[in-house]
Amino acid sequence: MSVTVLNHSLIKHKLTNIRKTQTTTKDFYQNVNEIAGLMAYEITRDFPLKPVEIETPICKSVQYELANEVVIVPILRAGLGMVDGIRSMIPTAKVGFIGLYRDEETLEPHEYYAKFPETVKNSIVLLVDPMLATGGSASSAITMLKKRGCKDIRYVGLVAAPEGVRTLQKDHPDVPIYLAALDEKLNENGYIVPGLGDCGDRLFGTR
Ligand SMILES: O=P(O)(O)OC[C@H]1O[C@H](OP(=O)(O)OP(=O)(O)O)[C@H](O)[C@@H]1O
Ligand SMILES: O=c1cc[nH]c(=O)[nH]1
Ligand SMILES: [Mg+2]
Repeated sequence: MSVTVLNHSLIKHKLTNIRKTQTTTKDFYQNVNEIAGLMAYEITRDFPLKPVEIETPICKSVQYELANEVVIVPILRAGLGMVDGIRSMIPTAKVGFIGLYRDEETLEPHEYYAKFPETVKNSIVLLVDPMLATGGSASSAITMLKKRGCKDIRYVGLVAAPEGVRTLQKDHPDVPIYLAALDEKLNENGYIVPGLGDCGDRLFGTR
């Protein structure tokens, strides 16, 4: 399935802000949300619409609204940093949660939480996590969503390594991938290079 790196000057500018080591927790969180909002605007461009009959102050008229419910599913913790920005664009979206952490030694993902709106399986699911490194977390999260019957899943991330993109494409070829940037590689500790460091820690001021 497709990999789309969104080519937008504001996204690039804000991404540079969050890559800088000296960016504060407050500015980091704000920029992540702003990038997520801009990405949502671009990604939803072709979402299906359905005709609805409405009444303007002047006359009856057939107009259009989103045909599908949207459910945003952040992978905890770092995915939480993208939720408000996307909700500012799609305020009717519901929100589910997947808790995963990556073992620092093995880099294997471990599941610790899952909670979804009942409508998730018939919705367009935006799975959000700023970092796609080995791809293990995103791949597990997609498997969890598919087990619950989700059929239309789209992955939205800020920074990816080529290794993570390859893993997702191999494990879930039906899931389109949207990114703000595709970086060079992973380092020996499984961090994206040049990347932005540990996104969860930088968003929430831990460590
Ligand atoms: O592609 P992968 O190799 O699986 O790595 C990416 C994952 O690592 C980070 O989460 P982390 O495990 O640090 O959890 P946190 O968000 O709670 O800090 C990140 O937010 C992704 O979920
Ligand atoms: O570079 C990386 C890789 C995984 N998780 C992060 O937060 N950053
Ligand atoms: Mg982390």
